[in-house]
Parts: sequence; structure tokens; C-alpha cells
Amino acid sequence: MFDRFEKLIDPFENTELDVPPKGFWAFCWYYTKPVWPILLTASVLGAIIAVLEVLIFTFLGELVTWLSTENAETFFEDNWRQLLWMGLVVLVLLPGVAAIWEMLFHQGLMGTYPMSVRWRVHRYLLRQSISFYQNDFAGRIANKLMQTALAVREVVTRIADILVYVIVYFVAALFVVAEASPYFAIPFMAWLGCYLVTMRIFIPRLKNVSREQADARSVMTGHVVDAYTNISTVKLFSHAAREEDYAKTSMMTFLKTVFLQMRLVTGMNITLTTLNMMLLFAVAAMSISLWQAGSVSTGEIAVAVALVLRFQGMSQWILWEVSGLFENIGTVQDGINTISRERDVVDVPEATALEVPAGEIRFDGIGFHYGKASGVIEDLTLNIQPGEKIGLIGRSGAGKSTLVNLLLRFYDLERGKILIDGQDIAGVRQDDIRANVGVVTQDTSLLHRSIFENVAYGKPDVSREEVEAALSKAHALEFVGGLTDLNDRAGLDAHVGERGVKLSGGQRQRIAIARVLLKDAPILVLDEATSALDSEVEIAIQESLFELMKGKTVIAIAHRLSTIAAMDRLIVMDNGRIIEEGSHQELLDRNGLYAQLWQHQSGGFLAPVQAA
Ligand SMILES: Nc1ncnc2c1ncn2[C@@H]1O[C@H](COP(=O)(O)OP(=O)(O)OP(=O)(O)O)[C@@H](O)[C@H]1O
Repeated sequence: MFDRFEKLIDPFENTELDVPPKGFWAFCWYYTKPVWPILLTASVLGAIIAVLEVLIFTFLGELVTWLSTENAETFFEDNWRQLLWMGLVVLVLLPGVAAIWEMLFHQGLMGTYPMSVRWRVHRYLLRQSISFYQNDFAGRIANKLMQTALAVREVVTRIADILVYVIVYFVAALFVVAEASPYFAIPFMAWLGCYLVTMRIFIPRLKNVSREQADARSVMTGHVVDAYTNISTVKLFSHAAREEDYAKTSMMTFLKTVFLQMRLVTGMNITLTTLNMMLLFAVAAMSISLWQAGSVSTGEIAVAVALVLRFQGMSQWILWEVSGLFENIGTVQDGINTISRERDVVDVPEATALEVPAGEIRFDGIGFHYGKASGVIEDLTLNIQPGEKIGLIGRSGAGKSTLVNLLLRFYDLERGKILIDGQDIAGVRQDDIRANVGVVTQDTSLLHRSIFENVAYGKPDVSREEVEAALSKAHALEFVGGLTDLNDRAGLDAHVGERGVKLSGGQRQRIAIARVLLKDAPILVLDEATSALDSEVEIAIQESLFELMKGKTVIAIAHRLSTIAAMDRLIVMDNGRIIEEGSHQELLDRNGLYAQLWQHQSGGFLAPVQAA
């Protein structure tokens, strides 16, 4: 039974991946499309429930009238039809409709609706450009995803369901009391007017204070998290007391917003109680005078008073719902700013597959400045032959990593072209480029999954034996064998901590090398690939790396020149330009920047490697 309602929507449907709309309602509608039939049905049922509930109050009035006017002996005989109808409404119709509404709302919408939003946003964000993630915090983006999904649900369901219910309820109730006596409508309308004014006064204030509170909360959390994240720095400098003060200031700011919020809540509750009591008093007083004039029955008075009491209960609930609605509107608006951003790098509509039979790379007069006026890469031309192994050298900030990121099309060029085997990378699918380039970087982050999954990331559907062979070649098998995690999983199944923190830098790098060994792509990029390894392991791994490089086009970046001196050709970059190129010996003979850097380093790390 529950199952059927839970399966009404498939939240994991792979819908389109275009940029989500930026307008508030368009955004909500975009993510509501899969659920709208359920939402509309729930809305209609909500309206029916509201009418039935008001109907029950009229039954109550009729019962009171009957009890004071009808003959007890012939009561059932005279009124059985109406009694049967009342019984049906109370025992069958209302509970039945309410049960269907409950299932639609709680089983059909509450879980799957936000999950469908999360799924679609996550799919879009996974395809966002790398610059999107560089300009924001991963945690903040994840937070936006989670919060926005819930807020979209809240906004839409509150409007489609709860407000519809309340409006229908109020109109039906007004209709019922006005039928008893049009005079009754006066206090109800007056109450409604004052209620709307109360909302107008309190809700914007509550909304503002909620926003302030959310900001204060994130500052407070930020201060606490910052201290825990950098706990070793805090301890090394013995600054626990200073950290306490730092957190206390933000806690006090947060507390101020709570006090302000609670003042508003108290003021609002007092106003509402006063208004409700005034309505009760007015209706009671009016009932007495209308009863004296003989224009209303006791039953009608009972309905009016009962409705006043019902409104009393509902009034506070509605105010909270509406104020929650505004809060959620703010959250959605905030989420749109993060989620509905165009991707900087997109495949052209007619993007073709990339074929890499040889592995020739040409950087053709390229320029790239990270959106600034100049700098980083200036008019750079470089041809790399198929199977050629080049070493990229230059001072920190020379633009080496940027060059590699441009080859991977993490950014679009501002000028020039990059061609792989004659195909302009701007015209091929991004996924294809990355599938054909194996990369080992200096800062290797591992996924918070098992060693096996991390290595197999390079080549899905791989066997354990293949993973073990790759780990063995990367000299990682010896330490992987000894790993166990907190859940007693061992070896290949052991999970590495978030971003691989439970492994040393060198161990992480070896896993990354194993992953790229498995991937076996025709182009290889080694960006400080062995920087975290000690000399002994590095020498051991060099052999595997040389094997990995066989038949491949290689771009290797290293600050430790001895590790790349044996490459076919060395390219020296400075300020985004190539200033020297040639073999190790040629560059030494030229006595330029390379020779200078080499001199600084020789004897520093490894014994100089004889140039190839
Ligand atoms: N995402 C970015 N946004 C803006 N500027 C950037 C970005 N990444 C790098 N830069 C700038 O581009 C220049 C080149 O950086 P790049 O990382 O390519 O140098 P590098 O030669 O690889 O340096 P290192 O050897 O230290 O890794 C630097 O001035 C850097 O500040």
C-alpha cells in the first residue's frame, strides 16, 4: 500500500542537463515538473477536506437545533436520511479523503520530491566547470544542494497545499456563518483584516531576523570548524584560550539574533491571542443579541462559536507556515545563485569523438589569462611529436600547470588552438579528451572509498588481479597489504579517509600512479608526480613510470630537475612563454635559466641523471 505511493515518482530519472532557470518561479517549476500531477491531486484533495471539515461544523449546529426542537421519540424516523449522510461524511468520506491525501503527501511527495531535486542538481553540478569549484567551497556547494532541495519542496507544497486548504477553509466557514446571519460575517472579516495586518508587521521582521540568524550561525560554525580543522596549529601555539574568545564573540552575536527572534515571537503570540479573544467575545455578544431578536437559532450560534475556536487553533499555525514560506523563498533564491550558473566550458553542439591513434599534441599560438587582461600564458606555440616525452620546467607560477589544464580543456582558450592528432580540442567532447589523458598530480586526492575502488576508478569493470598488478607496479602493494580501516576492512577493501588523509602523501601518490597505470591512456601528464616520494621509492617507481611512458606522449612537470632531465626534450617556461628548449646537455651548454636552476639543485636531491 505505502509502497505504491512511494513509487509514484522515480526521483532518479535522468532528465535533461541544461542550465537551470534563474527566475524564482521558473526555477521552482523546473524542479517541480516531475511531481506536478501528484501535487495538483493533493491540492484538490486538500480543498475537499477543508469543505468537509466546515460541513462537520454545520452538522454540529443542526444537532444542537434538533436537540432543542425535535421530538425525542420520533427523532430517528424523522431524520434518518440526514443522520446517515452525516455518519457517512464523518466516518467514511472525510477519513477516506484524508487518508489518500496523507499518502500522496507523505509517501508520494515528502521524500521523493526533494530527492528528485537533489539528483538533478547533483547531476548538473558534477558537470560544472572546474573553475566553479575553484571559486567556492565544496562544503558550501553541498550545503546549498541539500538546503535548496528541501526549500523548493517547502515553498511549493506550502503554497499548493496548505494555503489552498486555508483559503478554501476560510471562505467556506465565512459562507456558513453568513448564512446563519450576515451580521456574523462582520467580526470574522474584521478579524481577518487585523490578522493580515499582524502578518504584514511580523513576517518581514521574522524573515529578516531569520536571515541574520542564518548568517550568524554560519559564522559561528565557521569559527568552531576552523579551530577544529587547524587543531594542530592551535595546539602548537598554545592558543586554546584565544580560540575560546574567538568562538565566544560569534556565539554572542548569534545569541543576540535568537533574543530578537524570541521577542518577535512573544509579541506575535500576544497579538494573536488578543485578536482571537476579541473575535470570540464579539461573536458571543452578537449571538446573544441576535438570539434575543429571534434571528438566529441556538444551533447557528454553536457553529459560529465552534468556528471561532477552530480559527484560534489555526491562526498561529498559519502564521508560522507563512513565515516559514518566506524563509524558504530566501533559501531557494540563495540556492539559485549557486546552482543556476552556466558552465564555463561546454561541448559545442556538434562535438565529435576524439580519436588518438598517435598522440601528437600541438599548442598553436595559445593565450590564456584566467579572465584577466594579460599574464599567465602568452602566445605559446609548442609541438609535441607522437610518443615524445617532454619535461616542462620553470619557476613557480610560470604557467606549467595551467598549460596542462588547458590541454585537458578545464578552461577555454582565450586565443589560439590546441590540437590532438590534428583535432581541435574545442570541437570534441570533453569526456573524450580526459579519457585519453592520464594525469598524476602533486596533490592527489583520493575518494573516500576503498583502495580497490580508487584504483579501479581508472578503468571500470576491472578485476582484482589487474588492480593488484597495477598496485604492485606502483610499489604500493607492500603497504596496501597492511592497511585496515575502522570497520576492519583490510587490504584492497580498506577505505581511505576523506581525501585520503589516512595515507601518507607518498602512499597516496603511489595509488594515483596505479590508477593511471590501469587507465593506460595514450597521453600522459605527470605534474610533480613523484614529489611526495622519498628518493628510494622514487628510484623504484621510476622503472614503472618508464614502462608506463612507453609508446605514450608524455608531458612531465617537476621542480626536481633530476627526475626529468632524461626526457627527450626539455621546455623551459617563464612568465607564460617558452624561453629555452632542448636536451639536458644542450640547455646546460646554453647557460640560461635551466643551467642556473640546475646549478642550484645539483647535489640537492638526487644524483644528476645522465641526459638521454
Ligand atoms: N584558478 C586560477 N585563477 C586565477 N589565476 C590562477 C589560477 N590558477 C593559477 N593562477 C595563476 O596563474 C599563474 C600560473 O600558475 P600555474 O599554477 O600554472 O603555475 P606553475 O608554473 O604550475 O606553478 P607551480 O610550479 O608552483 O605549480 C600564477 O600566477 C597563478 O597565480
